Amino acid sequence: MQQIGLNLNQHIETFILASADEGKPASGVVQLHADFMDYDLSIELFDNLRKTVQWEQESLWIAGQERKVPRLVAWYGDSDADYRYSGKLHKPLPWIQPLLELRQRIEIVVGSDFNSVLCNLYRDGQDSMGWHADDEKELGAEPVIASLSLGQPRAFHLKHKTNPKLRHKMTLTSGSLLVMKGATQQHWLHQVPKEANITQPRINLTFRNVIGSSVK
Ligand SMILES: O=C(O)CCC(=O)C(=O)O
Ligand SMILES: [Fe+2]
Repeated sequence: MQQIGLNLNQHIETFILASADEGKPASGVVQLHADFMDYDLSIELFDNLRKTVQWEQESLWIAGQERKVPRLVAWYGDSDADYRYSGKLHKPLPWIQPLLELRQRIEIVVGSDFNSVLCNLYRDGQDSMGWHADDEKELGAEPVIASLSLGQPRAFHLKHKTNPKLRHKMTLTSGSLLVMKGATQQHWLHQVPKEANITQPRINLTFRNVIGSSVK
């Protein structure tokens, strides 16, 4: 696999997100690096990861009924980075080269360490991720989450947990990197909505730092 190229003059759009308490400065920060990676490289990486990641169809039990999660997922990371999602504790798969290389590049640009990555494959516009916050205990109080998008552009929405007037909408294009940090996960939810007219797939990689000892 070719070296993962980085654009050095990155344009970063910054969204400052309000906290729950008016007049209180604590807030989340979301930064969108629209051109984190060359478009052609992002498509090459998409093709590679679609084939080499061990994609799984997870299920959830809701009110006694088994429901398929509307996307495919895989969890990679350092051996102690256990993580709970879809109601189950997942052991990480060992790093594969392209994910390891990306982790290093993203750590340099973002200035934070990551020990794991959740991979999501949205096969088409019927696949989605509902409103949630990445506020699991094992991510710590103010997690930094770096999310790389590859393939089909998809909408990404943010809404405040208690003030319905506060919302942001953006499009995550191939090769873009979205960084969520500060108190974002405490006060805000995010989603990738279904989009009926989309037929093409998208991969999203969210790099995280799991604090191993708190899960055990
Ligand atoms: O696909 C995305 O852009 C978001 C993924 C996400 O929110 C997550 O994995 O927690
Ligand atoms: Fe998330």
